[in-house]
Amino acid sequence: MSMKQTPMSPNKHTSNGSASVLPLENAFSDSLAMLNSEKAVEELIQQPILHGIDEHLIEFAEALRTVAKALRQAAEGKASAQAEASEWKRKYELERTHNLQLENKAMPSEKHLDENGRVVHLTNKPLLSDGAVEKSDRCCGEHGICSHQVLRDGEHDHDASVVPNKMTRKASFKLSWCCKGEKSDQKKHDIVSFEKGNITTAERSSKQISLKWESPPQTVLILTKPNSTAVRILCSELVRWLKEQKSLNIVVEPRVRTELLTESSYYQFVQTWENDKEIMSLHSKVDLVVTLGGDGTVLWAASMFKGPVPPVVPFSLGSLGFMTPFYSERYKEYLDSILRGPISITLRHRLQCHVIRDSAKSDLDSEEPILVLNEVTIDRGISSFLTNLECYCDNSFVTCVQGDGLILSTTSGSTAYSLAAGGSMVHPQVPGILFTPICPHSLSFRPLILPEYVTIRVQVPFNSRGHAWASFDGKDRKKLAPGDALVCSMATWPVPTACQADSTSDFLRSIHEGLHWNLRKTQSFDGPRET
Ligand SMILES: NC(=O)c1ccc[n+]([C@@H]2O[C@H](COP(=O)([O-])OP(=O)(O)OC[C@H]3O[C@@H](n4cnc5c(N)ncnc54)[C@H](O)[C@@H]3O)[C@@H](O)[C@H]2O)c1
Ligand SMILES: Nc1ncnc2c1ncn2[C@@H]1O[C@H](COP(=O)(O)OP(=O)(O)OP(=O)(O)O)[C@@H](O)[C@H]1O
Repeated sequence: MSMKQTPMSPNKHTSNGSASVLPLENAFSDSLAMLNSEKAVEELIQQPILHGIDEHLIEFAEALRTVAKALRQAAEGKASAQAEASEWKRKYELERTHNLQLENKAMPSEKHLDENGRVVHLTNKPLLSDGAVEKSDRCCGEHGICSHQVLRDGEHDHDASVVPNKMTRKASFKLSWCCKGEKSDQKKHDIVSFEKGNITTAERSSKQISLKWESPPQTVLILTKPNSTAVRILCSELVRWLKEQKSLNIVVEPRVRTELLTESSYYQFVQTWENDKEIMSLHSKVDLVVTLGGDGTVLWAASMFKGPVPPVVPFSLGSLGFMTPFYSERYKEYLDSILRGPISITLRHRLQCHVIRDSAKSDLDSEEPILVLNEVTIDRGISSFLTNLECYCDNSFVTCVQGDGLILSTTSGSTAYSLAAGGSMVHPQVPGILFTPICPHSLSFRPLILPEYVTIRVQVPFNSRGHAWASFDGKDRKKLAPGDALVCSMATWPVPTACQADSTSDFLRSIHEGLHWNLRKTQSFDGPRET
């Protein structure tokens, strides 16, 4: 069919109701015949009805007219589809001829350096009349990596044995890494590599972290669980040993200094602080923190550092010790090795929490941020009403929690309250935020684990029947009134805790010994067997 042919219009009836048919070519002769028969039927119907003609004849003529009309519409549809197909075919032929002409004119490839200084071979392409490079070939290196750019990197255009570019090239695509609206080249290299257009996982980014002293540690801060005789005895022994054997400066809490001095005036050398300002500058003076207690003492130590945290060596003097892998009775042996280094470290991520009151003008107008090592809990407190919490993740609605509350936990905290509420246990080195409901009044509310880069907002809606309460590592309860919100994201400053063996062995040992995880008597061999 010729491309110049005008496609048939769908409805060409004249004012008297008869169809005016456009001339058609051979392909439509069938359709023409149908239209003619429709015309004949129309004419028949237009003739004055003779008195006495059987009404059945009129009905029959009506039916014929309906059939003819349907046939005509089908023929028109077919004609229009064929016209469209021919138009596409014509465009394709034109494009193909154009491409062949361009390929014949193509010049040898040209090299240039990409943004990373690598040699990139760009096949020369014709310029558009205004001198701009054809859009499809423009490199988008500014925004990420383009697959076609990488594919050509290292291609040997001069090698005649290589199958022509057009056949070997894979579909072009671009990868870009964005972090809160910015691209992050760091992540691009850490997570995946991107070679020859294939995406592969790069070397594991979170290997065991090792700390090596560049100069010997000089100052140790010792934090102890209060009201424990065992801890007090160990503390005075440890202070003496660190001073006499290791010549270290010792810093303790004011309470502990008083206890030591009550014991003996020998401990005059022990330093302490007098106000919060001095606590704020501790991180710049302390090389190592030693904790004597349980997990709660590690949480306490973390809470003293609102910014960077020195390495923490947690000795176990509690009933459970998920974060305290060092046996207190072997403190000399462990500290000897730690002060020499290198130390295996678990970098424990913390969450940064902001309470934003309803009266705040913006999210920047928040109360002092609170850092948590385990979790922030938003619950119903003493209220007997269900909590009603609207949760958003990076401004996307997550869900509405109706139940006793919600736990936003770090992976270190995954073995604490979140575990008791049905959350999964997660290796502390996994970067993520656990979203665990507390007694949800819904059968389908399963806990979630969200990536570490999200910001979570928990809003107490205006129509909430009661207040909600936020608590931070089980402490500092804050009341959240309707309209108030809690915003939570991963903090910049993690807590580096020393490992006894390595991060994974310590974690597995803690869940085996602390929780007796999956402890079950092994089935005896003595019984029924598969034959
Ligand atoms: N139902 C529960 O399991 C429940 C309820 C409230 C608080 N808690 C947890 O208690 C923590 C505060 O601890 P605390 O010692 O100051 O209070 P605490 O003295 O009441 O001790 C709570 C228990 O939680 C354990 N714990 C703390 N952190 C842990 C962790 N990361 N992994 C495994 N167990 C951990 C402690 O060893 C302790 O046995 C909170 O952060 C919260 O996770 C748990
Ligand atoms: N230096 C400190 N000053 C004030 N409170 C502290 C200090 N160290 C620990 N605590 C608090 O004491 C409580 C108990 O501490 P921790 O968990 O270390 O001991 P524990 O309860 O005996 O251990 P476990 O739970 O393993 O039996 C926690 O609530 C913790 O916050």
